[in-house]
Amino acid sequence: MRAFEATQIFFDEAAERLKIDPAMREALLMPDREIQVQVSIEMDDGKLANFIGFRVQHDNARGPMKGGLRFHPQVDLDEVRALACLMTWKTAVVNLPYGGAKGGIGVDPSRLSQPELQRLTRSLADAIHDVVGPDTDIPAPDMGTDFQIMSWFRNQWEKYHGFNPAVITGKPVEEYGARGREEATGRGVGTLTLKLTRRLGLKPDKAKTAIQGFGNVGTHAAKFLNEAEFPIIAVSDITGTYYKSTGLNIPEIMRHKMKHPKGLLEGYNECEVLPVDALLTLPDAAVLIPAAVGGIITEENVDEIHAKVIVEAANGPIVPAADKILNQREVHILPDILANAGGVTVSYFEWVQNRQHYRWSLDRVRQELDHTMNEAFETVWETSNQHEVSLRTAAYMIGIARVHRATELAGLTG
Ligand SMILES: NC(=O)C1=CN([C@@H]2O[C@H](COP(=O)(O)OP(=O)(O)OC[C@H]3O[C@@H](n4cnc5c(N)ncnc54)[C@H](OP(=O)(O)O)[C@@H]3O)[C@@H](O)[C@H]2O)C=CC1
Ligand SMILES: O=C(O)CCC(=O)C(=O)O
Repeated sequence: MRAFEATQIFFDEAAERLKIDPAMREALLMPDREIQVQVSIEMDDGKLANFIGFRVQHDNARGPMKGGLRFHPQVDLDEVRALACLMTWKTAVVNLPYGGAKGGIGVDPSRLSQPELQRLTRSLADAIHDVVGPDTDIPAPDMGTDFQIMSWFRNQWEKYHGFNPAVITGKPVEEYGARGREEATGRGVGTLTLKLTRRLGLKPDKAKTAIQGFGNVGTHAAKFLNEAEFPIIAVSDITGTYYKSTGLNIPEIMRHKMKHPKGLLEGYNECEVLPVDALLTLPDAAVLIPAAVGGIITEENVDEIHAKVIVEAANGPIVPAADKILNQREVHILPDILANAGGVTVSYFEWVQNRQHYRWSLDRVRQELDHTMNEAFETVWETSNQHEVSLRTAAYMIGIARVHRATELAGLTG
């Protein structure tokens, strides 16, 4: 199943409960604008390389559109469309004054040198600079992109439009970035994992946890949960699953990753090394945190998943058919549009600071992030109980209802 179709299934279930009529549903679901661009660069060896870039602007009823840029080989229009749509409900669930967008390039960034990556980013900015801006559509980091890429993008955009750091978030802290943006998604995931497990009566020291993906989100979630005394029994990246039934030494494994020339877990041998996909089906993991790509829990592997709690740090990790089975088995799933909203929340704080030419302390960022995440969690939890629906359907209902209301207030009724 394609990614957008999966998103649509989750959308339909909530829209049905909200009794939104078919024409309005279509208006809410259909992206406002989809842009596909050619991104060609000269490689270090002098050869020409061609890539395809995308920006999908899904909805702006609640404010400027917001969403990351992904550099990954699987990026295509369907995936970006699905991710843009998720951003619309996500910004609404945490009540930010934004709509949703997403962009990316179908490329494996690990195969490019830094100068090639810089040329690629600047070329993307050349191609889409006129459709993004601080009041229209504000990009940010996602898989395969980081603060350096945000900095190149901003610099290139400003060549056309002049100084305005609020055009992009996730920038380096010393160049108008927000303190705490880098850790924000993982911190939000950690905060809500702690909250949900407590609510379910699962003590941290009994909540053996497995985290798939050890990039920005996975590492910060691991750090937070390790400090909260969760035994992190497994982490993974594309080189394998690193497993220890009594709990990994997270600070040590993070030092290993920092020292590895490509930032990988490869070569860490203070634990068992299993195949990449083994992480998902570990019999002793009570909590599973997918923090890598989408569509990894499917009808094929769902029966082998033993976790009682799944926290979707990644966007779209569970396909609808598997979601249904997990719900029937009463597995508690904290959905992506709530679980990983910490990143876009601190992106909002960055944008606010840029516009006010003012800097917040890390303590203030953390405090306001924790407050936003806790408040959104409580609203979703209450809606889930009130309507006797899953946390995912509850989160979609809240997000869709808010966007629907803004659409109606703007004059589009139905
Ligand atoms: N960055 C952010 O602020 C936000 C990110 N997200 C979502 O979180 C997820 C991760 O993003 P982020 O941490 O930024 O991305 P990164 O690029 O920083 O890290 C991705 C990690 O996933 C690993 N990985 C990729 N494929 C697999 C696989 N099949 N099995 C195991 N590991 C794999 C990568 O391994 P390797 O390094 O070996 O390639 C890497 O460790 C994405 O779904 C993203 O959309 C959501 C909200 C905000
Ligand atoms: O920080 C942002 O603006 C967006 C992050 C993002 O792409 C996401 O939440 O999936």
